[in-house]
Amino acid sequence: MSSQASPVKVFIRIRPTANFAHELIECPLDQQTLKVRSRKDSNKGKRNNQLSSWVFQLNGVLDNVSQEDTYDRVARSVVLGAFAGYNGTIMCFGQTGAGKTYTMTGAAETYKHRGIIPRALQEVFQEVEHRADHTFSLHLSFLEIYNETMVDLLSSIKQGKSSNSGVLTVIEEPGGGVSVKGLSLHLVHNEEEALNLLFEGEMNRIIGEHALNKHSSRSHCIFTVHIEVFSNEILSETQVEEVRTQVQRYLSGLLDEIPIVSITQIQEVFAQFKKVVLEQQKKLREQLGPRNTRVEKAMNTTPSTVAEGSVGAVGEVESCGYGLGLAKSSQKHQRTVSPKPSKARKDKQISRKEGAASQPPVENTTVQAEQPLNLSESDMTTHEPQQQAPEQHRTDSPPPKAEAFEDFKAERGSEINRILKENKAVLSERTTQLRILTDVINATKRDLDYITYELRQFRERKQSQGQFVSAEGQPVLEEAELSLVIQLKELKNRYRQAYEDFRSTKTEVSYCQHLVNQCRTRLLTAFERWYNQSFLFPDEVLSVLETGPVRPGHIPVDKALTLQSDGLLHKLHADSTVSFYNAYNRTLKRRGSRQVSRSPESVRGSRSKTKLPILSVI
Ligand SMILES: Nc1ncnc2c1ncn2[C@@H]1O[C@H](COP(=O)(O)OP(=O)(O)OP(=O)(O)O)[C@@H](O)[C@H]1O
Repeated sequence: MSSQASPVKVFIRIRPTANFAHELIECPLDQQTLKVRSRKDSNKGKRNNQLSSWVFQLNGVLDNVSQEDTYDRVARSVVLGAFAGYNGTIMCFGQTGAGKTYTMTGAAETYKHRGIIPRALQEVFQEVEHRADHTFSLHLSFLEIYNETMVDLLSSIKQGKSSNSGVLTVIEEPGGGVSVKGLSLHLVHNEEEALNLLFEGEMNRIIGEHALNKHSSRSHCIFTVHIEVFSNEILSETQVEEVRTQVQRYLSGLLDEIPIVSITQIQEVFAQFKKVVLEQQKKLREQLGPRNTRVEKAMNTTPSTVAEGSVGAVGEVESCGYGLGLAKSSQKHQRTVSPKPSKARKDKQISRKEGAASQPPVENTTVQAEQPLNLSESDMTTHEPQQQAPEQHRTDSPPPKAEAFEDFKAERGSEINRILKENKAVLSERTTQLRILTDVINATKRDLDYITYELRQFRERKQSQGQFVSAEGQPVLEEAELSLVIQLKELKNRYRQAYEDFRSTKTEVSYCQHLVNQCRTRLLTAFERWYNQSFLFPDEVLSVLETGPVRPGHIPVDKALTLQSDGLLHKLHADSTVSFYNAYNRTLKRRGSRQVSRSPESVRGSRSKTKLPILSVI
């Protein structure tokens, strides 16, 4: 924000209508002026001095302007200003139906028509990404004010930090400005999390609208992005705590990835991981006691085995700081599976998988990990396909899943299975390539270390004997030394090239692995769906499924909710339907609890008049 710029900018946005009152409202081409005329009151006679036209000078008149341009012209500078240290507010007001929601939030169903807030959130996270030398901490809050009553629209979200339990009070900050004590602040790590909170808050308003007084009006909303920035060196206690929380959420599956913010943050992430591992090891040791020394041994040997294969292997040319390496096949976990196990054994395998989870590679251990009940594609063993489709012999006792899976792969799932096999083949080929490259890199690194050592020895010897200098006084390289220097240079180039290839091949391997996983999931999902439809779902549900994709209304809601509680709904055909019923169920529950918990005074109105999103920097 330049110092000359006015701290307040005013824009008018005109909502497109079929019959625009051109005779009364005029927007000149400069896009900064608005002329408004009113019809003279004919009852006042000929000498009528009534003012009948006004001209307004504004920062912009947004007539027939897209959402994107509106954001660029109105909001972008405010968002970027926040990163330069300026608090900013984008305030929107107008009469009912004027387009406040459309402008601020946008049409939720179309990405193109999203409003200022989602775009601002996107920009905020893009900026955060660009400023890798800083550590950012972003929190969101969403407040609604109705009839002088404040409501925390995000109070339903757990894990928010709030200075007070439920009671909201406006307080004056010591340094100026006001804030709402008790309003929950929610840490967000990425755009998606932030959008979830926005939509959650919006939904909470909408619930109020339907459940409560339809005739009341005038509610105001304040959506705030609190940005904290720390500059490249020592993490504060709060930041360390934040990283710890992130790591825990990541490990428990609540967070998909930990965004990289700075080197210091990465180091702290590793430190936190190490802490978790050490704690787990300690716990395990305590749990296992002396009778499972083999597990302990395995736990202790694994890191050193990795280190053995990696230290002094792939890594930086000059430094000995880090290394990468592929585990030798002999070091990998081996599963012994006979090509065609007996049916009894297969059943046993399945029941073990479904019931008790896989066993660690140690004997007599009592350690059990929690495992999902899904069958894994690799656990399904080969079996002669049956000619008859399983749904044609729907019986009371469904066939073993492993058998049915083989049938499925040979028939209905043959296409996905084929793609899966293809992807696996590519993956295997790339993995081999990666292994070869790793060997090349490791061999080159060994040569590099050797030549570096030789050169150092040579120079030390030369140092002790005295330096040869040219007539100009420059140090002179001997032939043997020159040869070593050239070799070193070539090896470094070879190493760099191989390392580049290694990195790109590694990316390809990850990508292929992703494809394989995706195909495997698709195959298993399709199989589960088919198996459930063929053998498990009640006829009542099947008759609905036969009419095509399930849509809301096909199955009575209460029936669907019963199915869901039985765990069957997840097996239904259409994912969208599951989402619908889940959302419906959640909304019902939340509405029910709201009706119980909220007093009539806290009832909010149906139509909002003013929305006040704020971007503020602390
Ligand atoms: N610039 C625009 N372009 C296209 N459609 C618009 C525009 N502005 C508003 N609308 C449409 O007009 C209707 C009313 O807009 P909106 O709900 O945003 O009004 P509002 O000011 O938030 O109303 P209220 O105060 O009653 O909540 C919506 O259907 C919206 O999609």
